[in-house]
Amino acid sequence: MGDVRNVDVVVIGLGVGGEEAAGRLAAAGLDVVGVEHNLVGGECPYWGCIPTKMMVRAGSALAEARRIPGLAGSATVEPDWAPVARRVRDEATADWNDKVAVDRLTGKGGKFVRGRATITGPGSVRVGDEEYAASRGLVIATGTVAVIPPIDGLAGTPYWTNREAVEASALPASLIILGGGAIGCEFGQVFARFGVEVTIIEGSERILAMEEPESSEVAAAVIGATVRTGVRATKVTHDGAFTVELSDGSSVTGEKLLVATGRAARLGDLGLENIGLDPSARFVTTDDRMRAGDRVWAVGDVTGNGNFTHMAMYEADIAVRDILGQGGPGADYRARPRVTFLDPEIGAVGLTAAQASAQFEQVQVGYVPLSSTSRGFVHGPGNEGFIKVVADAGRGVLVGATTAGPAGGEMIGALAVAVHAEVPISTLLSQIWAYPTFHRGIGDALKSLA
Ligand SMILES: Cc1cc2nc3c(=O)[nH]c(=O)nc-3n(C[C@H](O)[C@H](O)[C@H](O)COP(=O)(O)OP(=O)(O)OC[C@H]3O[C@@H](n4cnc5c(N)ncnc54)[C@H](O)[C@@H]3O)c2cc1C
Ligand SMILES: NC(=O)c1ccc[n+]([C@@H]2O[C@H](COP(=O)([O-])OP(=O)(O)OC[C@H]3O[C@@H](n4cnc5c(N)ncnc54)[C@H](O)[C@@H]3O)[C@@H](O)[C@H]2O)c1
Repeated sequence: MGDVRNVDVVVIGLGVGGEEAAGRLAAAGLDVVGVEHNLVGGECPYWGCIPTKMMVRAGSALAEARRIPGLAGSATVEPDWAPVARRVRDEATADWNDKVAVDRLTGKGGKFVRGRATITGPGSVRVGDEEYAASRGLVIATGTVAVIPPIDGLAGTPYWTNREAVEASALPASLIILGGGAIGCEFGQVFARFGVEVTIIEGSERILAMEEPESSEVAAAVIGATVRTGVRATKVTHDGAFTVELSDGSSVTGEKLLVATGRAARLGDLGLENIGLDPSARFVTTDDRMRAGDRVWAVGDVTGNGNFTHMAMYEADIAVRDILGQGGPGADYRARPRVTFLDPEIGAVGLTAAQASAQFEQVQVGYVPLSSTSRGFVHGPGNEGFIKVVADAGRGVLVGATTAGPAGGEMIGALAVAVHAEVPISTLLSQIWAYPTFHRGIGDALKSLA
């Protein structure tokens, strides 16, 4: 065992949240050690947001080209995965190399240690033979890993998670996807657009089950895959191809199998018990300053407040301000935005209508199909989508909204402001919305609140 190194802060896990926290604290002059056992940057740049959105961009380009007949002439579309795989490897991930990110941290004055960190006591962290004592405290930012359900036969087969799907240099002829959440839907649409025969198996009654029912309907209509809902996988066999037996007695075969059944924080081997936290908990619970205990902060996916890069950045900012004693607003999750990057994109913020009804006495809903708006009509092919707004009528403010459409992820911005700032609906109704934009449909949806 080496000497104990005294530092100000140890950040455990340098994904989006940890890298942001470590970099900011180091730039502020603190003696910071950041520990990462895999790649600095975490899931988002190497196996998550960035490479998958490059894939989505490619799939959307194919889909738009296929809309040319009837709109603008003719087009021959021949999908080829090679340029997508090349962009993912060379542009998104630098061949899964984190040198740039490591340099970014050390350039701010942070120290970087590659290895798996274990908490050994208050302020104490061990990485291999090294021991660190952090006087200001610890930031836990260890993220999540893919959940692999205990389905008979699944373990030991060469199934994919998002990591293998992102790293694929060639596509299979057919793909079974277990799970119809954001990961299953986004990969499903992209691969289908490149000619893969995709089957999505979703245990609940609808895909994108956490979103509005209308979002699930739009997703199912545009994904281009066979979508099986309300069925569970009971057995998996692999003999070159995969066969998945389902709870209704049927089965599906496919060349590859992608498991996309959610994410879980891996807390068991972190040493949480040594600082009085529960290692068997699903997440690390925090207060509105991201404090998980005395001189312990937690940020990002590990807190369970939403598995999104923008949430990890948001929480890292709050923890950094608290550690530096800078004050400022605490965590407020009312206006949490999210975008499922299908074509059309499905943007959402705050509560669904069902969630709002469970919280407020008087809920009103406004809805407009995008195809009935001027811009939706003009757009023609590819105009699937809708705008839905959810109001707490008692206070006269919006508490949630969904914007599905060609620019759904951008449209939600306006409604995120409304939910975040609790802009009175009367004020929103008097707003001028440019014609003929997609977002003008927000005005129509507001007028239909009832
Ligand atoms: C396929 C996919 C697509 C996604 N698309 C989007 C999107 O479009 N938009 C969006 O907002 N979000 C998206 N996400 C979610 C986003 O990637 C995560 O919310 C984000 O990465 C969370 O950041 P984090 O820092 O909390 O955790 P992570 O990025 O998971 O980083 C945690 C890091 O901690 C390290 N670590 C864990 N334990 C230890 C230890 N004991 N010692 C040292 N290091 C450790 C891990 O190696 C990891 O690098 C997507 C996720 C996936 C899987
Ligand atoms: N665009 C984005 O921002 C984006 C994209 C991808 C992922 N993410 C984040 O990553 C997280 C993980 O995504 P995900 O899609 O894996 O998780 P998820 O929890 O959103 O969806 C998993 C789905 O799998 C289903 N399921 C679970 N076990 C099953 C089984 N045995 N058989 C069939 N279905 C089963 C669940 O009912 C659920 O619908 C999400 O919470 C999301 O926040 C975000």
